[in-house]
Amino acid sequence: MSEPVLDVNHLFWQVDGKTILADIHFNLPKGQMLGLIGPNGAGKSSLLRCLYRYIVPSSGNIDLFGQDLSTYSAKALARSVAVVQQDTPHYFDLTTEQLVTMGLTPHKGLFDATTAQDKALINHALTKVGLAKHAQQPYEQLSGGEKQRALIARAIVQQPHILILDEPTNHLDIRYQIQILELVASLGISVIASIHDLNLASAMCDKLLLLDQGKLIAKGHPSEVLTERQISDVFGVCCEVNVHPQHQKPLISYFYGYQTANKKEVAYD
Ligand SMILES: Nc1ncnc2c1ncn2[C@@H]1O[C@H](COP(=O)(O)OP(=O)(O)OP(=O)(O)O)[C@@H](O)[C@H]1O
Repeated sequence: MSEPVLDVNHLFWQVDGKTILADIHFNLPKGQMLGLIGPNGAGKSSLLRCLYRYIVPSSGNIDLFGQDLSTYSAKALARSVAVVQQDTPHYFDLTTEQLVTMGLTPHKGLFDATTAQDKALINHALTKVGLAKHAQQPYEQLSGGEKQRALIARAIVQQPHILILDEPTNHLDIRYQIQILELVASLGISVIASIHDLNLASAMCDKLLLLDQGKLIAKGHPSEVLTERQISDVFGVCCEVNVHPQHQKPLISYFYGYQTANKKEVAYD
C-alpha cells in the first residue's frame, strides 16, 4: 500500500478542562474516501478542525505527506488541503463565479491574472455542481444547498490533494447528496468527510471512523464499523443491518418506537 497522505497519532484536544478528542489515531491512504461518523457532539468537527489547523491539538501528531502539519506555510497548506466547512460563511458582494474563482488563490501571485485555462477550470467546476446557470448570481442569493455546491466547486478549483468536508450533504436534497459525494469520489483525491447519514456513508466511503464522546470507537471498512451492536451502543437506536443489493455494503433499517438501554440519556435544558 502507498504511503498515507495523512497520518494522525495519539491526538488529544482539551479545552476548558474538558477532553474533546482523546487518543485519536488513523491514516488516510491516497485516493481514499474516509467517512467520519458519530452522534452530535462526538468530536467530528473538532477533529476536522485539527486537520485543517483551525485548532491546535493539545498533544499528538498530524503528518501531511510525512511532514508535520504545523510546519506548513499557510499557502503551502492551501495548495494541499481544501476545506468545505459546515456553516456556509457569508460572502457579500461576490457572484457565484467570483466565489468559485477564490479557489485559485493558493496557486496565484498577487498580480497574476485569471487565464483562459483558469476560466475553463472554473466553468467546469460550476457545471459539475450544477451551478453554471447561477454563475453571475450573487452568492448570497443562492439557496443553502446551492451555496454548499458553490463551496464544493471552489474546493475543486483549488485542486487540492486532500479535501476535508464537514457535513457536505446537510443542506442537499437526496439527488445532490448522492451526486456531490459521487463527484467528490470521482476526483481521485483523498477525502475525509463527516457524514450524518449512515447509509450514505456506507455507500460512498472506503473506510469509516466512528467517534463517540471524543473517542475512536471503531475504524475500518463500513461492514466492520456499521454493525447493529455498534450502532445501538453509540447512537442509542435499534436497527437491522443487511447487505445493500447494489454495492454490497451495509444497508441499515431503523426501527421506530424503540430506544436501546445501552445509550446514556442525553439531558436537554
Ligand atoms: N471551542 C470549544 N470550546 C469548548 N467546547 C467545545 C469547543 N468546540 C467544541 N466543543 C465541544 O466539543 C464537543 C464536540 O463538538 P463537535 O462540534 O466537534 O462535535 P460534532 O461531532 O461535530 O457534533 P455535530 O454532529 O453536532 O456537528 C461538543 O461537546 C462541543 O460542545
